[in-house]
Amino acid sequence: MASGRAAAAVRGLRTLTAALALYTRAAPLLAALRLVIVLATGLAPVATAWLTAALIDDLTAQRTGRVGTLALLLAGVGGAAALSGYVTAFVEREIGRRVSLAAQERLFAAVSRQRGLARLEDPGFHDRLRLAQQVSGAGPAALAEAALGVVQALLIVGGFTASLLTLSPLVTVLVLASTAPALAAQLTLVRKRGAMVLDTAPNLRRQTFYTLLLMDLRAAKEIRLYGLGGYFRGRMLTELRTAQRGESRVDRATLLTDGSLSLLTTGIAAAALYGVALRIAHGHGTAGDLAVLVAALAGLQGALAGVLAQIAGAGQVFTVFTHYTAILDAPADLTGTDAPPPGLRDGIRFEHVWFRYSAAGDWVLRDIDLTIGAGRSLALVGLNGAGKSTLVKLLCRLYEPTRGRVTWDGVDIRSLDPDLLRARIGAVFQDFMCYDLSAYDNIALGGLDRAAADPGAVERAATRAGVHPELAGLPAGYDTMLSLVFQDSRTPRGVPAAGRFGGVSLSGGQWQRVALARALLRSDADVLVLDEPSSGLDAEAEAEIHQRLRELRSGRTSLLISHRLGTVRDADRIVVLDGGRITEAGDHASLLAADGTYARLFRLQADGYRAAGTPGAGPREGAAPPVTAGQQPQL
Ligand SMILES: Nc1ncnc2c1ncn2[C@@H]1O[C@H](COP(=O)(O)OP(=O)(O)OP(=O)(O)O)[C@@H](O)[C@H]1O
Repeated sequence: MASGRAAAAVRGLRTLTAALALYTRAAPLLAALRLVIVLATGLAPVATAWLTAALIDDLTAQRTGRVGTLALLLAGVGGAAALSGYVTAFVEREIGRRVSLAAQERLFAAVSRQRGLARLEDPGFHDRLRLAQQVSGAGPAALAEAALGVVQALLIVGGFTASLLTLSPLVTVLVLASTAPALAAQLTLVRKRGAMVLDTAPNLRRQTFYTLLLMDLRAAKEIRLYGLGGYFRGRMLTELRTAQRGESRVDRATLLTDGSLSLLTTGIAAAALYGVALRIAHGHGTAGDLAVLVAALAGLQGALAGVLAQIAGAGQVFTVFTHYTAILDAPADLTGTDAPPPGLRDGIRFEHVWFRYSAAGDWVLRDIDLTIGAGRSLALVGLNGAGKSTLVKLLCRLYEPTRGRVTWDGVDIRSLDPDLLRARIGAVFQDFMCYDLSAYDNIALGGLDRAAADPGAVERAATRAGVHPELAGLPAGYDTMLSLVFQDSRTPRGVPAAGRFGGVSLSGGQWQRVALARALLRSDADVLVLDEPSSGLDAEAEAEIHQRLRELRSGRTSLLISHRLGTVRDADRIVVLDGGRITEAGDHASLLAADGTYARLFRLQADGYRAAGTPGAGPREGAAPPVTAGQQPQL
């Protein structure tokens, strides 16, 4: 228990140190200026109280010698305090901007350090990331400001405690003693609020998801067609209401606590005023003493309340900020030496690889033993959910095998740097990205260095993917934004586009070719991975692309996944996956001769074409043109 508290205290101290380090490093000079202002404004109220008392006493005793000086000093302190307010507002905002920049830079550098997918798929990590992202904007500066606020308030407390002690030690003790229960109550509230923030994080994450869905252009078609607007709005509001119920519970507890504490302080102040006023009335003390008492009581209670409010306010930020530091401290999920893998000479091997996405989940790959020889083409086929894409993700080291290993020329890829390994792979994933960027950018993302070094590389990749004519014909050519959300563009090369123009959207097949061009930009990649590279293409385009891919793949190591068996028939080796196991392997002819699953699926597809081609069975008027060899309907 005690060690748990000690560990929490150490964690707390580290969190606070991290926030202060961010604050001071992001703007060292401004932070120093802020500290000077804090010290000055911390001492100003006590100075004002004593100057006022001295002035009142001199005036009531009709001592005129230093009245002018005291009045000027009083005005000077007041003026400096007022000016410091404006300077503080500016300095706080300026530091806030710089700290926010530095904090976000560090947060997303830490996120990029997680180079696999498993951690990103963990909902707990996501909740933590969302909170960290929220707090990284204003959080570190708010924490540092709270710490400075506490310093300032403690200076005021010190000054007024000394002042009050000279007037009434009993009142001083009472006022100070009343802060103990207040502090305990505030700390309890801080803990409650911290727990509430974590409890409601999943609700708020789901609420954000529904909100984004309702605003998403890509989701808009289905939402309208299926009339889902009200349904998602309802779900969004349910999540928000649940989160708000948690907040409201803590707000009620806060009101109760703060209300009771304020009654306590009012009672103490009333008793102190009553006692001292009577004493002065009976000739013990001066009117100046009363002025100091009123200022000291108000100042001390105000400052103590300020300390507590700072603790309460900062407490919530503090709890959330622990998630920020946790993400920054999280070790990288994948390790490996920095030595780049050598160019592939022998091949890639899956050695008795077993894989499941979570310890509680089913096996997705079971005892996969597979070699992709260097310079050879391998095709993976199988029904939906057989594990084909998962195998590709293991090859790219987006996940690690649960058992067994994947080797690159005999070296376990776990010992290689994931980024350097991936740099040797060009891939089109089944769920490729459509970036709301220019056409040029959409392709250049496949190799930013290459695109920058070789101005013609993007267009050549687009030509090889068969999408150059379409992109060149766009309103601003390759500089056209492929987005309906962001409409005007600056070219990726930093040159303003000629005139402003609306963004455009491509067809599904055109997007697929842009994704292919992105992969082909890595023309020197050792391995080309194509997961359903032509599912969205029309028959003519597919034939053309596959002819190009055949040329590209020849002499290159490639892994092709396709449900259209006609497109894989010329692969050097075809592997059939079923339920995560390899059930058949061989070339097209041997698999047909074996008359297993591949032969059955191939015949099923071929029969579909024959049926469409027989008189009476089609083709229908307006149907797709007759397909050429290699064009098959999907499984
Ligand atoms: N990120 C994930 N987390 C948990 N399970 C997953 C994940 N991705 C895939 N799966 C599961 O793994 C199994 C294999 O999926 P995979 O995408 O590898 O199949 P596939 O053969 O590529 O299918 P398809 O032909 O439909 O693309 C499926 O049961 C799927 O539900």
